[in-house]
Amino acid sequence: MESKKKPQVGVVGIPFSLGQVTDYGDLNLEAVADDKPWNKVKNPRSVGLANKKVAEMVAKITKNRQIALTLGGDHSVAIGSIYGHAQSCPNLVVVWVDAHADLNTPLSSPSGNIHGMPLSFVIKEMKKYTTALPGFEWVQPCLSAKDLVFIGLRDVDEAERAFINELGIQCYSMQEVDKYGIQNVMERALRTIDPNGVRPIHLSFDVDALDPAYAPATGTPVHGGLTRREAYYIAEEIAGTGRLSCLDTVEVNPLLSTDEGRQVTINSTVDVVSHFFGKRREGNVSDGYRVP
Ligand SMILES: N[C@@H](CC/C=C/[B-](O)(O)O)C(=O)O
Ligand SMILES: [Mn+2]
Ligand SMILES: [Mn+2]
Ligand SMILES: [Mn+2]
Repeated sequence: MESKKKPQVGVVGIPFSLGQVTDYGDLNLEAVADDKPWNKVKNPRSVGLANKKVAEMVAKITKNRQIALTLGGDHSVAIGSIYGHAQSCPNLVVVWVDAHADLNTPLSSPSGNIHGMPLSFVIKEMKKYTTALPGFEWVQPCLSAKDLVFIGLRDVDEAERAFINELGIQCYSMQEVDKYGIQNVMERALRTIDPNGVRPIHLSFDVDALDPAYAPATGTPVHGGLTRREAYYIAEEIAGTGRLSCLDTVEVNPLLSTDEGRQVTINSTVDVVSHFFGKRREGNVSDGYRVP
């Protein structure tokens, strides 16, 4: 999905293949003519229309009881993927793995980039702090703040921190990852949002959650991020629940790095995603395999 939420174009999907997947293809996302900024929010109608298409596709896939893998594109795509997912799984929980909270509203955003705002469109308790945006008339908030957890934060705007405090959103920044370790963070995170271990999981993975050493080709890299090992651990724990229902993988931007940086980023991303889909560092044995 071509990125329309910020001047840098080129945030594209990642070419890779996985076992038994149904490739639903690229969404045909055309820009809306005369898409004037709203305040400083760029391309609202184009991003809104694109997300409406994402929502319809994710709703269709998850209604088929398939895991919807949404390859961004930038993180604004999570507006459509979470809304669409909630149409078939209204009791979903969201695990947001990111250096950023992406909780700005069109009024609080310092940049006007919608990739910094997706959660403000879908969290019910954010309604009183935000405003309607042309192109997003179709979105209804569908997620309760108590059903969301952040992991990996290290670049949070003041308004976002105030919203997190106000809404009491569970948050494991890199400080907590360092303090408790990723094993403890995952245990606490899942126990709090899904104590009975029964709810469908929407995992929204922004590759800038990884340390830039592992994912340099991204729009907003921030030092001091997750190692690949920590990301594998998150992925293996989520896969181990058997309740992953939707995975967003966003913000790979091949245009923003050297050839080597691009390859490093794609390798890290493909590897982490394959762990979300069951690859384990201890090794895997496929069904029907018999020792020789
Ligand atoms: N908070 C900043 C940065 C947003 C970063 C978005 B990302 O997490 O999707 O990369 C903003 O609102 O502009
Ligand atoms: Mn993000
Ligand atoms: Mn980010
Ligand atoms: Mn971004």
